[in-house]
Amino acid sequence: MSQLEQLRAVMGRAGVDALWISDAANVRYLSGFTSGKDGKVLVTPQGETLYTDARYTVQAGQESRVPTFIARPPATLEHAAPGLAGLRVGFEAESLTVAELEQLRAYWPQATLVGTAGLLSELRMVKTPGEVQAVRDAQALADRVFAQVRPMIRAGVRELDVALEIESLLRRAGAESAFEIIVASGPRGAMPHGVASDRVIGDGELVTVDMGARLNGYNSDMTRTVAVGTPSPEMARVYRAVLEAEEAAVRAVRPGVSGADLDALARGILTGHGLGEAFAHSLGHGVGLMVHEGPSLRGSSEDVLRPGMIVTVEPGAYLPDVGGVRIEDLVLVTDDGFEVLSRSEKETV
Ligand SMILES: CSCC[C@H](N)C(=O)N1CCC[C@H]1C(=O)N[C@@H](C)C(=O)O
Repeated sequence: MSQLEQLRAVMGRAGVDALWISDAANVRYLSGFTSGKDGKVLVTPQGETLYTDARYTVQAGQESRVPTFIARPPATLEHAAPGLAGLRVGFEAESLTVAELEQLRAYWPQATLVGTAGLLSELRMVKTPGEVQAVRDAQALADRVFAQVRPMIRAGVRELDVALEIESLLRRAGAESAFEIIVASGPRGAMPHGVASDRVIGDGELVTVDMGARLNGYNSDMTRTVAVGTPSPEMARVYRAVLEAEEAAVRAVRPGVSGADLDALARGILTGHGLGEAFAHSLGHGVGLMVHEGPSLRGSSEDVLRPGMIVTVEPGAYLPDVGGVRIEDLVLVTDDGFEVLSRSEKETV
């Protein structure tokens, strides 16, 4: 089934006849138009239309898999109105402003507008073979960049310079950073989202580097914690505990296992090492057009893994004023288990 056919089935279950898609990643996913933030897709019983403006006439002509109508709102809404009379029209409640909703109400008075959530996220969780290849390519590039940068992570170097080098190598390769690069050394390692600062890395410290490439619209995500010199016995113990939890959780990835169970597995191991409280976030998340997307590997998640999903497995332990460790792999769920897409070496500490 094509992505649009699957979406129509999902729309049927949600009780909507048409869907106004405003989330940039969803616009791209359905149409192929890479400037999704400047486009909308309308799916009706008659067909699909990409709406974008004249800045993108050529680009949309080259990229879009669905017919395109070039206009700006409200002309776009006027164009759509006759086909929507009497229909239940869904909109993406999480990516429409109140002003935009009021505009839809004003221009589509004969439609019944219905807020929806997660219709496309459900589909996007399972990647097509082309999407798997795109994430694989992004991760392969991130692995190459990490190998190039690894030798510069040493005492006397600023976190910022490590991040800049990663960013520059990614850009030169035609990609960009998937998110603001995290380089957290020494005590800054206690911040799970400790983006690179001007701190100078010291001898005997652990340094957490969390990076991803965005290539052809698809993201990768990987973390390595590296040792500069010899870390303290306490941090070496924390490192080994996180590595044990990470490897066990990766080995447990397979179709049918739930995100909550994987999270519990890793959390249980860290708790056994007295580090349960120090694991301050979820075990992982899906990766694709967005760095954070479904499925969720957290205690409250109801997501169950299926072949074609791509998830991170990233336990961590964070000790305020002392330091932290996170180790993260990017993992593809296969028909009978898993494949680790991130290949960068892990330290033996
Ligand atoms: C801002 S993108 C960060 C990418 C990173 N690999 C990542 O996803 N992290 C870093 C530590 C926690 C984890 C995260 O943000 N997890 C989210 C999904 C959560 O709410 O736990």
